[in-house]
Amino acid sequence: MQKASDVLRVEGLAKRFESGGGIDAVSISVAPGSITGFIGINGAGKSTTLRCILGLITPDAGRISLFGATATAQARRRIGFLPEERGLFPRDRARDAIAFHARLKGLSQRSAYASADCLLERIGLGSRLRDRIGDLSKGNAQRVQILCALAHAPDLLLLDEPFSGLDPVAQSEVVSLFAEFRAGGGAILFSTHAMAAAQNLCDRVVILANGRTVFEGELAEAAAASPHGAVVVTSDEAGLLTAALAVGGEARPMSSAIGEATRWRVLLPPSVTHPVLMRALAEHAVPIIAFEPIKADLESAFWQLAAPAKERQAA
Ligand SMILES: Nc1ncnc2c1ncn2[C@@H]1O[C@H](COP(=O)(O)OP(=O)(O)OP(=O)(O)O)[C@@H](O)[C@H]1O
Repeated sequence: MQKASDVLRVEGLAKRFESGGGIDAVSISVAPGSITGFIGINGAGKSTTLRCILGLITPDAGRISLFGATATAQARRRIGFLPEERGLFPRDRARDAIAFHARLKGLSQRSAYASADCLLERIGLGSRLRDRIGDLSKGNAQRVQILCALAHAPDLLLLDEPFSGLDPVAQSEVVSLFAEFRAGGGAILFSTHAMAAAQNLCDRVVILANGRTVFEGELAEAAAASPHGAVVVTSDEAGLLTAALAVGGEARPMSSAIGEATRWRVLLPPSVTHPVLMRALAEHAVPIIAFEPIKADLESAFWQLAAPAKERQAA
């Protein structure tokens, strides 16, 4: 639900490229002191949306409000942005790169360096602040890039895939950094394919499919959209379809075949339990490589809300 106090509000955003790709109807609202996950398969339109919000691309239609008013260049200075294409110069030193980004957003040289040093210390890179970006590991370079977005103490962070390239330790450090930013009243909108990170971090999620918002709401509401059923891996397509139908269910492929086998989502009526499905599979002599009940979490909800197009491709 959109509120007058939202730091970001996007309504009916559309942009079509000559290539035919683009977005058609994106809506997002981000409240102060909240973290929103922006989720969609490759090509769904996440980066295009973020670029429109930042004013890097002019949309064909739609409204973008920042901090309660139509987005202006002035308001966009209050945003910290992590682009999908990481763009730091390998020869730059970590603290210089961060301070440079802070200077671009109007901080004095002294404040910019103070901010850079404090952030590097905070993320455990205090001893590496004079290292060149090219001498850092990929994960540390990525952390420095995230700090560039944070350096001018923005009110809103827009992050395109902040977890890509980070190992689990670095991911967890970045998660705490974001949680700290939120606790200080900052708001974050981040795109990701990392469902577990989104599940741990988000207050709200926006799910995008084929350039359209198909779900926007609290994380718990999204999880409640998870269907009842099981993920089954088998090589016997005909047997699986027959067994699913026999118990009143419906089977959809989740991927193309892995060797001989395919991963299926079997959706069941609420009254049909998992053992009933297992029995039906056994009665039809379906070889089962894996059987896992569908969990009520973000990933299951994502498959339910955003994947029909993908499933059709796989079918
Ligand atoms: N500059 C551009 N010129 C032409 N087509 C573009 C351009 N930018 C994006 N597209 C197309 O628009 C669609 C949405 O792309 P976008 O990069 O926004 O998706 P995404 O959700 O960020 O994907 P990913 O998760 O792979 O980063 C795609 O079909 C893409 O090919």
